[in-house]
Amino acid sequence: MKITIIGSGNIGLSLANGLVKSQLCAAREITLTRRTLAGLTDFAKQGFKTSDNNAAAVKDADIIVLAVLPQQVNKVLDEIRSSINPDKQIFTSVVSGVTCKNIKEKLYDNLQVVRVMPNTSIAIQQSMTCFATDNASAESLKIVKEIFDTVGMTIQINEELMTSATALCACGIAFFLRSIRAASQGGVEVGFHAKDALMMAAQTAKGAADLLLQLASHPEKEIDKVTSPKGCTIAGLNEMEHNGFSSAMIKGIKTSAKIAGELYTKE
Ligand SMILES: NC(=O)C1=CN([C@@H]2O[C@H](COP(=O)(O)OP(=O)(O)OC[C@H]3O[C@@H](n4cnc5c(N)ncnc54)[C@H](OP(=O)(O)O)[C@@H]3O)[C@@H](O)[C@H]2O)C=CC1
Ligand SMILES: O=C(O)[C@@H]1CCC=N1
Repeated sequence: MKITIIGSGNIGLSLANGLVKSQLCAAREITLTRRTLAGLTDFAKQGFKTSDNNAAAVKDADIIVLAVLPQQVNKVLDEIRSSINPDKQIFTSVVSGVTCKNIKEKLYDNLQVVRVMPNTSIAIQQSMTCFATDNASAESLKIVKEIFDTVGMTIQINEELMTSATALCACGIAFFLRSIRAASQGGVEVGFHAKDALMMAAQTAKGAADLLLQLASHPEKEIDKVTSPKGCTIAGLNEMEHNGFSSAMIKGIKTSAKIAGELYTKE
């Protein structure tokens, strides 16, 4: 299977790394494009094909992954249109705010388009990846799901929820990282060196996430087990809530979802 990633920046390269680590593809089967080829030198050394010619790079691909910024999409789609084979290729896009319809309007009506929303932990095969389509066949969806299953968990959703998925899962990586950093800063205040505090906070966060995923449990059920009556956990937790902890996360996710829907303009 030949995959071409158009726009090999943060998410495009995370995906490329994840696919090779998962052994789904060899590096030589993945073509990476960007305008500044010098930025791909390390990847070329690892065996990836690299190119600054999008039109040539999509020609032989079975699967195309569009991973440029929303404001760069129109120019790229104009560039590749004549090299796309709508009968043979599957076109996926990780671009926030760009619908399957937007892409088909610029390329071909009958092109199978799948919108995919991974996050940067795709590089270590831990992504939460949401995908949606309005025209891809069950067979094509199966292929796309298989690709992204190798680099984390996947869920198919309705396309109208894609911007919400962007906020919760793709932006979400940053939200949880900031929470871990905040916890580690608290850890330093109560006596640990920064490096130790960060490792301790990260492993604690991982344990909390795994309690939910592995036990299919609910956060409040697990919180009830930690909060001893009159204890220190409930005291700290309530102090955080008085300062707007849950409210801040909810408001941030709502803001990100709104902005995600406004990132692309057709013209
Ligand atoms: N970062 C993330 O966590 C996630 C991002 N996304 C989406 O992925 C997309 C990319 O985001 P991100 O990786 O953060 O952004 P980056 O800016 O890191 O990556 C975009 C890449 O596109 C390249 N590029 C720009 N124009 C062209 C062009 N004409 N031809 C080929 N390559 C081009 C840029 O390189 P150069 O300038 O050298 O051409 C750059 O490397 C966005 O649409 C975003 O919404 C989705 C999920 C998660
Ligand atoms: O910040 C952004 O716009 C992109 C989309 C989701 C994650 N990063």
